[in-house]
Amino acid sequence: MAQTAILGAGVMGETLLSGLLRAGRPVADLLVGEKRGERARELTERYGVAVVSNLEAARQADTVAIVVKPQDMADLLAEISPELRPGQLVVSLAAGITTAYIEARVPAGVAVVRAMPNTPALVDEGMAAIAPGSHCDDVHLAEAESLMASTGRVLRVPEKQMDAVTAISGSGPAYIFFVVESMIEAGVHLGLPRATSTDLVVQTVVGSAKMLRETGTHPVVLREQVTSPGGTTAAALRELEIHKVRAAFLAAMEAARDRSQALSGE
Ligand SMILES: NC(=O)C1=CN([C@@H]2O[C@H](COP(=O)(O)OP(=O)(O)OC[C@H]3O[C@@H](n4cnc5c(N)ncnc54)[C@H](O)[C@@H]3O)[C@@H](O)[C@H]2O)C=CC1
Ligand SMILES: O=C(O)[C@@H]1CCC=N1
Repeated sequence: MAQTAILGAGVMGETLLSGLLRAGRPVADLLVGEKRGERARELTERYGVAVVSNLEAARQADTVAIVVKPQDMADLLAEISPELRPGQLVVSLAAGITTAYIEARVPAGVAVVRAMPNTPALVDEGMAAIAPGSHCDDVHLAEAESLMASTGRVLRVPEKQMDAVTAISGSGPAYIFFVVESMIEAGVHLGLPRATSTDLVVQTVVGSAKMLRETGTHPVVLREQVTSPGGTTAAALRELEIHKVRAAFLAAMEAARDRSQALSGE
């Protein structure tokens, strides 16, 4: 099978690496480029993967997945560009970095795909979106799709939607964990032992997510089923409305979208 290089093996790079291995990619078909020596050794010990220089990885691989922070993207592209060649595929998982930004920094004819995964990919429940750049054919897009599909679902979207995707599903797990953390803390305030509160909240979130996916019922309907007239849920939801939680979610996701848009310009 074709070689795939992962450049930048932090949280998301390791998530992609481990997902590809779980999905059955032979470790011999994978290469990692990672700046921090200690981290590189850790990955070789954990997965038996070869860690090589970025240049060597770019030279050997047919597909190069770039998983460094957006702020490190320009330096990395400048480093590997001499080894990139037309027909090769670069998949960027970096927030905010446009395909045009990458295409301007690599040789003409290199295919570029912008991808936005999320961390539930670690448990094969990821949600990723991909968007093609201007020299990307169907074969390249299918390869990027198969890369991301190793850890969950993948949607193809137009690139103009990618900043919104980043705000919703890319950052999304953090919002859910924030809600979970807040509910656990509330349980403790109500007198529950922390372990009991954690069990109650985690299973409630898992069960609610499963209902959403398996019934396909609109969340408003599911919420109404929980909300008895004059009952406990109505009392709680009224407080959430008074505290403008819905408006806060909208403002939060607009801020994430705006931050994503700004990253290509930095
Ligand atoms: N963490 C998340 O939930 C998500 C992250 N992303 C994107 O993934 C990218 C990486 O994010 P994280 O993994 O969270 O960051 P991280 O900081 O955990 O990992 C980045 C890794 O890149 C390495 N690195 C930096 N410059 C390098 C270079 N020139 N050559 C080789 N390695 C280099 C760093 O040593 C580090 O291990 C970012 O662009 C982020 O926007 C996308 C979706 C979700
Ligand atoms: O916070 C970030 O910038 C990255 C992108 C999406 C999730 N984490």
